[in-house]
Amino acid sequence: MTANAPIRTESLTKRYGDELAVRDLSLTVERGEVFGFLGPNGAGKTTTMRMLTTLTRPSSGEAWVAGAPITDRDAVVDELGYLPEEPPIHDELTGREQLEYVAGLRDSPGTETDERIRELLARFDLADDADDRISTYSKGMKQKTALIQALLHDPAVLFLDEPTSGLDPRAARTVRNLITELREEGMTVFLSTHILPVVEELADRVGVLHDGRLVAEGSPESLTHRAESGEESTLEEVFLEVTSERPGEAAGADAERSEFVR
Ligand SMILES: Nc1ncnc2c1ncn2[C@@H]1O[C@H](COP(=O)(O)OP(=O)(O)OP(=O)(O)O)[C@@H](O)[C@H]1O
Repeated sequence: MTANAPIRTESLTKRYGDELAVRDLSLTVERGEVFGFLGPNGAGKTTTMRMLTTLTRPSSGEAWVAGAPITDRDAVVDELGYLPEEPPIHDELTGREQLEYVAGLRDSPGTETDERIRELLARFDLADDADDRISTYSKGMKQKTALIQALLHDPAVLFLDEPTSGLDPRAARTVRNLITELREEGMTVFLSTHILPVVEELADRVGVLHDGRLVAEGSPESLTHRAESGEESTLEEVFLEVTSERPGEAAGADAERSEFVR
């Protein structure tokens, strides 16, 4: 099961000069899971995503996406969709032109692609706006366009960096619902965000990165339930505790940090 996991890393490490941005990261995400990737600013989340999406080479360690080693860029890129925090979309194009352009980059023009674009535009409720320029789109419409372009080639694994940040509540709800639907269809989703309620709602499992290290991992329930005392804490309390410089300093934190570390 785990050997064929859609995402697997072993001692993945990235060093920038003297700085260790990601240290010895080993984790597995199973098929159909939404994995919530949390961590304070500068923890190493984006660096991890950039390694897994082949945009940055690891300094050491290994990783596989959909069974392919991340050193095999062509194989990995076919299997993944990536929504970065600032998606590359061109304001001067229409939504449809943007999607055709991205499909062309992947060398997949043709009637099948046109049909897929039509299908996704309809599904994301953008069909009526597809021939307007992106410069006229709201932030939510731009984000949906970026999500469609990440899904165009029907990837097995989707990497999302802050997919709801900056969206109004209705647009954020739409994006969250779409993620839920994709998971129900068997998509594996690696979701990095600072918004804890998004993780609470969507994630089957959570990993917390602090200073490049994985300091907690498990289902939201297993992280918030304190086995020793039987008490419940919130994900926010857990987050504050495992990412504090001094264990136990967060409000209400009374458990050892090691309780959360797997
Ligand atoms: N290209 C780079 N060159 C040098 N250092 C970098 C580079 N990219 C990231 N870093 C450093 O690596 C560390 C991790 O950064 P990263 O952007 O991965 O964190 P993050 O968890 O995504 O943060 P945020 O939540 O603020 O986006 C930071 O200390 C950052 O300064």
